[in-house]
Amino acid sequence: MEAVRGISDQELIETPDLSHLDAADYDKVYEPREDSFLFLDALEKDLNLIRLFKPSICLEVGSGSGVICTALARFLGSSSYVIATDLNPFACQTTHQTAEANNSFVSCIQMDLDSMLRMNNTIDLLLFNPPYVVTTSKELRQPREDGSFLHLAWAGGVKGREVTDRLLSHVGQLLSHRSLFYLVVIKENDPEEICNVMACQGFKGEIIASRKVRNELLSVMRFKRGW
Ligand SMILES: C[S@@+](CC[C@H](N)C(=O)[O-])C[C@H]1O[C@@H](n2cnc3c(N)ncnc32)[C@H](O)[C@@H]1O
Repeated sequence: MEAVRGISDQELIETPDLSHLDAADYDKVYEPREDSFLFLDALEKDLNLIRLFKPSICLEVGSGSGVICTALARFLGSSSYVIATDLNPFACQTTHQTAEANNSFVSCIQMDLDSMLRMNNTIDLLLFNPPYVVTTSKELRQPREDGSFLHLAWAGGVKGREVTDRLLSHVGQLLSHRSLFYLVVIKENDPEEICNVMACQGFKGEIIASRKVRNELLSVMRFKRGW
């Protein structure tokens, strides 16, 4: 798994051990792939910033296998509380297993985005690798006959932005006055427009990592407020 991550000579964020998961788990939960690894690489570039910032409460929305929030929880140790959410109940279970298998603690709760959290202006660091693929709105909302939640991992609706936009609409209320927010996007999501939406809530955004994967230009955006 390390082999697909970028090579860096600076401080590393360790890819969590996922050997407790097998193919049957990945029939139910998003298997980490290029977007997840680009996300880890982007966080790795920012480790010094994150270390100096010392976030008290971190939230990952859509944690899937738990690979990202576990890496963060391991890096931050017990000085930070890491919460995660996912709409997919198997993802919540898997996130707990991944954290435990890596001697870390993440509290993962099943919900839509952050809808059950009442944490106004308390999240210091937010992470989201959303379902960003352009699909019809119908495809996004249609429940699968087999009860699978997997399509929720990638189907993003119009512009691939329907799920992301619902979070962006109130992210300014969720995040602390001094905060960081990392978001995975593709070109079709219109990163420039996202920057403008975020600017209205006082965030300065920029792309901190990009990679072309097959036909997709994947990027990680970082937003800062109060710096
Ligand atoms: C692209 S996957 C990313 C998984 C993991 N964070 C990673 O990087 O490997 C998106 C995740 O978001 C979850 N998700 C989709 N829509 C959601 C929603 N409305 N609320 C919470 N989680 C959602 C999916 O179930 C999936 O686990």
